[in-house]
Amino acid sequence: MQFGFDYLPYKWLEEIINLAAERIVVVDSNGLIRYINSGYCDFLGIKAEDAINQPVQNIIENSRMHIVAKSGQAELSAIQPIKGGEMIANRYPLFVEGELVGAVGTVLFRNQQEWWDYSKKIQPLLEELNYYKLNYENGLKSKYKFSDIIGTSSKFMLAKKMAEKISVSNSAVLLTGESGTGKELFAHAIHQNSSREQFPFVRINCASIPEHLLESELFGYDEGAFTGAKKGGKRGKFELANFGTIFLDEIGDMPLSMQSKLLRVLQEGEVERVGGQKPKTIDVRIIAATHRNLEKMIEEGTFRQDLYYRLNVIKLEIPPLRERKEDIPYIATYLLKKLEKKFHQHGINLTNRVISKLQQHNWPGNIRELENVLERAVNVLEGNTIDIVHLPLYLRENVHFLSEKQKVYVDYNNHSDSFPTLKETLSLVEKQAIINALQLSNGNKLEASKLLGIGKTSLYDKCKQYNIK
Ligand SMILES: Nc1ncnc2c1ncn2[C@@H]1O[C@H](COP(=O)(O)OP(=O)(O)OP(=O)(O)O)[C@@H](O)[C@H]1O
Repeated sequence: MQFGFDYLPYKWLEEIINLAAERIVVVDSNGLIRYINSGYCDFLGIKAEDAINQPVQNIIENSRMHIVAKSGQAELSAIQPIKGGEMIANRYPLFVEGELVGAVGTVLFRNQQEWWDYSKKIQPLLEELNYYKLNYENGLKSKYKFSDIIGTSSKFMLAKKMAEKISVSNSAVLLTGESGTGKELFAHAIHQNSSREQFPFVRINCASIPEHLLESELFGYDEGAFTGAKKGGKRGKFELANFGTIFLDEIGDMPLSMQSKLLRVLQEGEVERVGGQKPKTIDVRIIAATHRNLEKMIEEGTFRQDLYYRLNVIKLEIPPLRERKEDIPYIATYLLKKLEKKFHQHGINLTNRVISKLQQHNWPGNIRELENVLERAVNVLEGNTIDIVHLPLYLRENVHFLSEKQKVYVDYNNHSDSFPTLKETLSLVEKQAIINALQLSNGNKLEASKLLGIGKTSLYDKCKQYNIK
């Protein structure tokens, strides 16, 4: 004896389905739509007759109904982007008398208003989640290629060519060079150009992590390893970098106790989590970098010689900027392009005077310092051309009043009646010199007084005397 639907008129049935599931679609085992209710059609802006017998993926964005109709695996509370928003979809395989005949899908929300209400609440959370996901994924990817490393001077090309050549090998690399020379950039590019590129690039700054956290950061820990240890434990950077590359930045700052532990990992190719029982085999390429003189540190007993040998299989020395001044115009142009993007500007250029000024400086902070100098200039710039006046004081200080803006002119036209006296001429020169100095220091009176070689109070008095605001 049959129960249930036999006693229901067909029209009722349809209404019950509409009430039970505001949007419903049924596909057969080939993924062809066999039924779609009016709520779903309204939402999609289509007519049922245009959807029937069509492959579901052609009618509904990001549908997976055809997959469920084949796999027999339900997908519940799945997020499905439709019409620019995220919907919640339930997809059930449809078994009739034990045979998989298709799938039934429902999508949450009865009407546009309900959807908007939900969307307002959930959308920012989803965006936040995507943001963190992206950041996390990007954090494990190399960000620079060799083409992002600018410079054609012979010394630099030697280092760059060598780096490209050795990127395909698996040997450890030690990058040395002053701070800001681009060691990190090289590490990224080496990984990016290697067969490990598809696997993570994990950077760790050995100087910035407190000594007591370094071990668990590098090797991870097991659940219950110490009070406050996360449930389920935590993977260390070495585990994260498996099959990829680990970049140990500022290796010269690694404490001696950690150096021994690191050496063991490099020798044995295994890591053991803090509080862990079993070591885990890992396959990681090591790139280390430092601005310190490791040989000297070995002599002083602050860096382990055996670790040095392990890390120093291939040594790459990145020359400081002062030894490749011919690269400065190209690097500056490249950095300005990056700054243009950041500041939503375009067409920023440098005068020849600025370029030669930049080439006179000895750049103790290397390219990082050059980046800062240019960013400051872009900040104070009016118009598109960076001139001496836009450079920081320490770069301008030895300027010998060469630029047009800095020259002192005396306008005799204002004295057409009579030739000015020497006193009057000197006053005009003094006034003009003060105006120039103030322009040069962007109105900073202390800087201007230093430029003029007079005291700040004296400058204030003279500004008052000449009515300079
Ligand atoms: N050849 C280059 N071309 C373009 N940009 C560069 C170049 N070298 C360095 N930079 C830029 O200069 C900045 C400093 O570079 P990076 O961080 O790689 O230096 P570093 O040698 O690792 O410094 P530190 O020793 O202080 O960690 C970065 O913003 C980088 O993008």
